[in-house]
Amino acid sequence: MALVHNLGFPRIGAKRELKFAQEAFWKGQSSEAELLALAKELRATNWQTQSALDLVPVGDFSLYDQVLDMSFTLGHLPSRVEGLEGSELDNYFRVARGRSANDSGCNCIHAGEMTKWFDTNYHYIVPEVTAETTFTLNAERLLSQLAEAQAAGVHAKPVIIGPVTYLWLSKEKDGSNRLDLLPKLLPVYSELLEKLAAAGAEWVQIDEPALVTELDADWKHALESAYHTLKATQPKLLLATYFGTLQDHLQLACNLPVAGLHVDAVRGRQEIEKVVDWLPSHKVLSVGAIDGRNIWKTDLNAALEWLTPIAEKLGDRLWLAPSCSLLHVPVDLDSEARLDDDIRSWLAFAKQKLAELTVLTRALNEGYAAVADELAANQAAIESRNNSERVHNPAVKAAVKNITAELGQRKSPYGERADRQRTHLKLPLYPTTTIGSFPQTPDIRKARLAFKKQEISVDHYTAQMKAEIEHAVREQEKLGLDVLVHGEAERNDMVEYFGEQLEGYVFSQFGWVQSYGSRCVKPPILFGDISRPKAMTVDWIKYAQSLTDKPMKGMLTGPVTILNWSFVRDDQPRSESCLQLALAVRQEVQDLEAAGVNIIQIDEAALREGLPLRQSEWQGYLDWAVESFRITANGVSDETQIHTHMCYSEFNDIIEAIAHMDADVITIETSRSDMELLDVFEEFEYPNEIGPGVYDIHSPNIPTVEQIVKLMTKAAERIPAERLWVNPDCGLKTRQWQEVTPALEHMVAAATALREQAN
Ligand SMILES: Nc1nc2c(c(=O)[nH]1)N[C@@H](CNc1ccc(C(=O)N[C@@H](CCC(=O)N[C@@H](CCC(=O)N[C@@H](CCC(=O)O)C(=O)O)C(=O)O)C(=O)O)cc1)CN2
Ligand code: MET
Ligand SMILES: [Zn+2]
Repeated sequence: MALVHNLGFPRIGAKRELKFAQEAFWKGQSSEAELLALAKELRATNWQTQSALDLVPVGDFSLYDQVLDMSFTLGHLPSRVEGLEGSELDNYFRVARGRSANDSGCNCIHAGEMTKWFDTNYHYIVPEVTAETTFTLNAERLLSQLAEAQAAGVHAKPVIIGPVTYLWLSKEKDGSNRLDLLPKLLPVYSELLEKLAAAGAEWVQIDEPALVTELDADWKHALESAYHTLKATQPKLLLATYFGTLQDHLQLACNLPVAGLHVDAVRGRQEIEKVVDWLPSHKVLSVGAIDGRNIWKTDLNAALEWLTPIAEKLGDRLWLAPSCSLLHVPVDLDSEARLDDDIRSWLAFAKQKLAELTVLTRALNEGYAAVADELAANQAAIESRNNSERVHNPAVKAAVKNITAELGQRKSPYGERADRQRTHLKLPLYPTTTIGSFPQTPDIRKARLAFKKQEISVDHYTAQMKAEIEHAVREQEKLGLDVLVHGEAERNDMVEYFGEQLEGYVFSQFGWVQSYGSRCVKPPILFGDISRPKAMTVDWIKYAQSLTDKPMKGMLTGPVTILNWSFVRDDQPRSESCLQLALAVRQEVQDLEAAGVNIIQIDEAALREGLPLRQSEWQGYLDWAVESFRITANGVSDETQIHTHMCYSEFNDIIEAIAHMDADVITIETSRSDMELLDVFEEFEYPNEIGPGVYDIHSPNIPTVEQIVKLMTKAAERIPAERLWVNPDCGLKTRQWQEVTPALEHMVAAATALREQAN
């Protein structure tokens, strides 16, 4: 009999209940007890939803981030929060979010660094280690949640991050080697596992997704030694890998001394038979047969075709699961009353994915006949999607086929363009600008909600957004910025906004996915060939330009970022969808140019995050990603200045690709690295203009004029001043005006000082 289980369930709640509870607590509008009670309720609901499974995850819930939770479990906090007053929860949020001088009754503490969780749009808090780091067990969270789950009557399986992946995710603050901490870490893991066993956990899921990345000999050895140490402990371990293939770690993964192995059979379908062959005969194999990263229904009949022989071979040793935790998909398709029926029938969110797993398991255990109706309904849905005319647009396919190299080529090389742009735009040395968004105030969001609920008319909504744009323009004029933006008031999100306007996309009402902490995104669903029925941004930008004599920057999201932050088609390569997006956004670029917009920014915030987890696969991705950007951006005249923006600016290993994008100006995140990120631009002799961010927008702290001058002076040691811009790290949508205005005042004053120094 095959078993069915889950690796992790979304914790935000079907209506983002967690987000609202977190934010109310942080604002002081609710108590710790209220927050904890809501959290408990969400866990109970999630277990209820999963109660048909043989094993249910425990410890996947988090009040902010699962990696931060693990740091607390291991008694491993940054030294800056040790010995402070307040509850454990206070300390938890101090590490998660920092504390600014504005917060009463506590010292300023900077937040832990946030970074991308593998190749997802989820961000975790990076554990900070030094050679002196020590660990002490704090099992309270896991033990009490285990007791809750047991009381709820489910068969509970605690989930933890494995010791090697925990170190792999950590960052050394002192140049030491984080792997050297493994011997100190393992006793704490042993103790934790024993406690979980004593509390009644038969199985513990121990996540080691680092196994799908390239690991050198030391890391592989660490895996061996870790699991040889832990094998003496009580509960059975299910070692979970996900997000990719094992490749040359396949035998290592199969042979680690644990009781079971979970593999991602969506991204690693081609390896499963090999894993079955290599896995020692006493071990369980958990097959991640359902896509935990996307929202399409699984073709259950096709899955049964390859699962059946495996089930026959493995018998009781086969478990079925999603490919990875369901954290990365929305909670419940049943909430989507407004979604088009056709397309809804093609989709499965977290709850529906678990139902798919149950059908598969019953088919294997009881015979296909036992679930004949479910299989027939599934087949009908799959066929409806495969044969739908709405998915295919011959004109779009033909346009992609007709793409030539010229399409991605500017008319003249950068040097010539720069001369023309200088004459045309007449910008000062060290021009100042911002990255696009201004604060998304509660008023803006309320208006949009009222508009979506049809409580206010389109004219009313448009007028209100125009008033917001005018406010942003007037503020920028007062501040004396050189290149203005319209502020993006009318956009719910930089990707969803474009998805809503492109043919080939649908969007959900409640399809939220956690991005970090309380912040969520609602990735639009790319289901068909992409085209642009009409201009998307031109009227807003034209309106903004009409308000001022200063140059107004057009603001677009690039094809690679739209792709990476959408749920995308699984019936064609990502590269194909990206080229379709590139052609659609290219039309928008050309319409903006025709409307007299001389500066156009095309954000590619997610270009780097889209890199495959294995470096050996990078070039293939970069080839089509950069080509897509070039197609979008480069069909303009020499006088038109193209900007791009990227937030995660570790460009050391991809600088060539960045240069090949050939944007006239790139604005990047650098302030927290003290301009060290610019080294690679200097070494590579990056030829075009750069705006290294001088203001960390993730923090409420307001930079001083001196700090900004100092940062820009450092930048000018690396890049000639004629090619430097002065701007914040990223957009200002998550900040408040009271923070933004003084920060930008300081930025403009710093630019003025720099110009004077240069004369
Ligand atoms: N897609 C995407 N990925 C990204 C980023 C990004 O900007 N977009 N930035 C980086 C960091 N990640 C981020 C992710 C989300 C947010 C963010 O601010 N999200 C907002 C939601 C944005 C949104 O879609 N807003 C909608 C809906 C807002 C909403 O919640 N409305 C309320 C009511 C309005 C109210 O009273 O506030 C409701 O529907 O109940 C709108 O403006 O229209 C949030 O969680 O609060 C910021 C950064 C990396 N990944
Ligand atoms: N133009 C966008 C903004 O300013 C770029 C954000 S990158 C996450 O918000
Ligand atoms: Zn950004």
